Amino acid sequence: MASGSVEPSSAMSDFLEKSNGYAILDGGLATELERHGADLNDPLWSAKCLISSSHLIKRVHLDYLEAGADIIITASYQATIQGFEAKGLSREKSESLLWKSVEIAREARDSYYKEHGECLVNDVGNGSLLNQRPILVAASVGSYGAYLADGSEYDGNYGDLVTLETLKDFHRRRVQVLAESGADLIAFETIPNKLEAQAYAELLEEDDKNIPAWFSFNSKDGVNVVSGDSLLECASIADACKKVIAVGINCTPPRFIQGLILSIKKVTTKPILIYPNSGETYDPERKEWVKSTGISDEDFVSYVTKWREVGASLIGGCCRTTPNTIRAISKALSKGFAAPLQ
Ligand code: MET
Ligand SMILES: [Zn+2]
Repeated sequence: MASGSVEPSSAMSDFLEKSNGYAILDGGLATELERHGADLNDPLWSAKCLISSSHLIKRVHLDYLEAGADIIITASYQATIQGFEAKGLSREKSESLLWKSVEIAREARDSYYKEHGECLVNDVGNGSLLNQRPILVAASVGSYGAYLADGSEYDGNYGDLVTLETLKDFHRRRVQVLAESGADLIAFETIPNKLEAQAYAELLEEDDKNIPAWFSFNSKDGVNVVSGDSLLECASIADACKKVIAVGINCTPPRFIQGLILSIKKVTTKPILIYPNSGETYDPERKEWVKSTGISDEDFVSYVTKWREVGASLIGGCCRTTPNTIRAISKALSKGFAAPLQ
């Protein structure tokens, strides 16, 4: 590696070091937009707001920053060029909406710094994090299953016709655009199977992209990823990819998280991130969250210290968590905790 350049993985370690060894992620974005009245019953889901209500996206990013988030995740989870084109938008317009998702998050960060009188100096890619409260913008990439909006996001079953190349072709341009968008990193979220993790890893290596990324899987049994693929194998793919600076789990019930952290630790020394959902489950047929198993913010937060102790260093929330959840996580972590087990 050329002198002066920084290994992506050490950039995240530097970032964490400057923030007491841990960082707080934001909470659910799409479900929070919905709570503010956005109608996301659409194949584009939260990406619909990029077309019609960017002010609301900025508002929610700001709410998370005010609640204590150090990293905010853009509204590009279900923003795909193919999805926008299916709505009749041009290729150019579709790509500009991807850019816009990052621009909105950066604007929210600027407004936050302005409001709080802090200067904006941070760049995880170059390892120069000089500010006392660095805030990162993570450009979200949801899975192929999220684009299909047919439930395969939560079962990872794409059928035999979908190959590694299909997935790479599907994601390629979108990842290129987001890599050039000014985001600090790419958040590959809710990865449902091994094939898609492999596709992302290979895309990151293509044209030597100058942006780090995290890989976050989802699980519905607390052992494997949702497709049934081995979490250990999935996390090993992330571990082997130089561009990946953190590995973890999102949109998974809180009760499974501790065991999943312990599994991931077996195959990587990279920072572990977790941002569980509220414990409710999404019913793809009814297109709604089923409330019965949900937990309160207090219950969610009662897990946080344990997650930190067993080794998570980036902690936030996913669907149906809110700025209140993030505020409670922030408070719980700032009270101190036992040092992470090695
Ligand atoms: C289905 S998981 C969704 C993750 C995404 N970052 C969101 O909160 O909108
Ligand atoms: Zn989620």
